[in-house]
Amino acid sequence: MDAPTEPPPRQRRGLLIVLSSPSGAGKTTISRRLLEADPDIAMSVSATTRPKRPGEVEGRDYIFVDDAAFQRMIDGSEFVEWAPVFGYRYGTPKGAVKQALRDGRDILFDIDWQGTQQLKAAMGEDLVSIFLLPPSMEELERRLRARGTDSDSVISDRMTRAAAEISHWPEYEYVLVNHDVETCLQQVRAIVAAERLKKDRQTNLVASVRALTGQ
Ligand SMILES: Nc1nc2c(ncn2[C@@H]2O[C@H](COP(=O)(O)OP(=O)(O)O)[C@@H](O)[C@H]2O)c(=O)[nH]1
Ligand SMILES: Nc1ncnc2c1ncn2[C@@H]1O[C@H](COP(=O)(O)OP(=O)(O)O)[C@@H](O)[C@H]1O
Repeated sequence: MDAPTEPPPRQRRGLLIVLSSPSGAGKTTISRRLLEADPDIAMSVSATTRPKRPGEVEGRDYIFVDDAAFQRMIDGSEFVEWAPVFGYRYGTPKGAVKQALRDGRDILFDIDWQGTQQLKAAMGEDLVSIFLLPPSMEELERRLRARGTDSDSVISDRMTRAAAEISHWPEYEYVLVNHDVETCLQQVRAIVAAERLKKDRQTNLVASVRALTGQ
């Protein structure tokens, strides 16, 4: 049997892929499918003070913490960004982001527009931002109800805030309508593929072209 070969040296810079949308438009669904389809992408797992929903898994969906623990993380400068959303606090821990980029992986963020702005300011060069729209407000409400994780009052709060969330779409580079999961997933994968190929992200390009032309 051949000796195992070393993986080729990393030849591109890692992407920070941000997916935002109003609650219920499909970020979690698209994120999970993208991660299953592409092992080069790691998920940034946020910390939150929001209570766990049925079916959510600690450490996979969120790191669930109380207010005091969240405050300690802020005081310890453990977040790349954090923001209040729907009366709770949500934040992106620094450690996992650094580790994924060190390991040569892209990293996916399911964060809101406030987090996207902060991440852009902190690490903007390799950020790719995608906003998902629902096909209609009626369909958005239908999806929130179909998910079966929130009470009527939580759903009505999320619907009230949806228009404000949607108003941030112009701040994103790509805007997709999530009519159908498969189509939307293919569109997100096409964006990721094209962004990886941008010349500034291919760290070996100058040397390769020199070798090609013998200069
Ligand atoms: N700024 C920021 N927003 C986050 C973070 N994690 C999640 N969010 C956003 O918080 C909002 C509420 O998330 P969640 O309670 O899971 O509800 P969902 O959008 O209905 O799944 C969504 O817009 C998320 O994108 C984070 O670390 N930072
Ligand atoms: N394109 C789609 N068509 C129909 N239902 C969808 C679609 N995308 C997501 N859903 C469903 O809508 C609900 C909300 O999706 P979710 O991914 O939890 O949204 P978000 O993370 O943006 O809050 C879930 O029940 C999910 O299965």
